[in-house]
Amino acid sequence: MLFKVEMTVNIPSSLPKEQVEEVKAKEKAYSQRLQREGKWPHIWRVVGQYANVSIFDVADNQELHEILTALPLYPWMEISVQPLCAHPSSIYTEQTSSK
Ligand SMILES: O=C(O)C[C@H]1C=CC(=O)O1
Repeated sequence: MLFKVEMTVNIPSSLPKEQVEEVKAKEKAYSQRLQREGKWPHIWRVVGQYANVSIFDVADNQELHEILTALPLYPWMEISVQPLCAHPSSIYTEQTSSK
């Protein structure tokens, strides 16, 4: 199942700089592992914001929930999720509906 996920990060300025760098390094490693596994095929920076738009390719809602709640930056993120299906005009996806 494909999902569009938007993540906005708000790290409080009170968090010690060393802790912030440690969490960001863990986040990068975690994200890159999931990208290599094919579960996180797209991640794009939103211009001018500490935010990303991502596409996840996972088995179901439960798997996505587990992946997102395990993000090292999760405690400081606002996350929105939208499930996706094939677009009828796409030349890349199989057609199951004309709508
Ligand atoms: O920077 C971000 O957008 C937040 C987060 C998502 C992946 C990652 O490495 O950091």
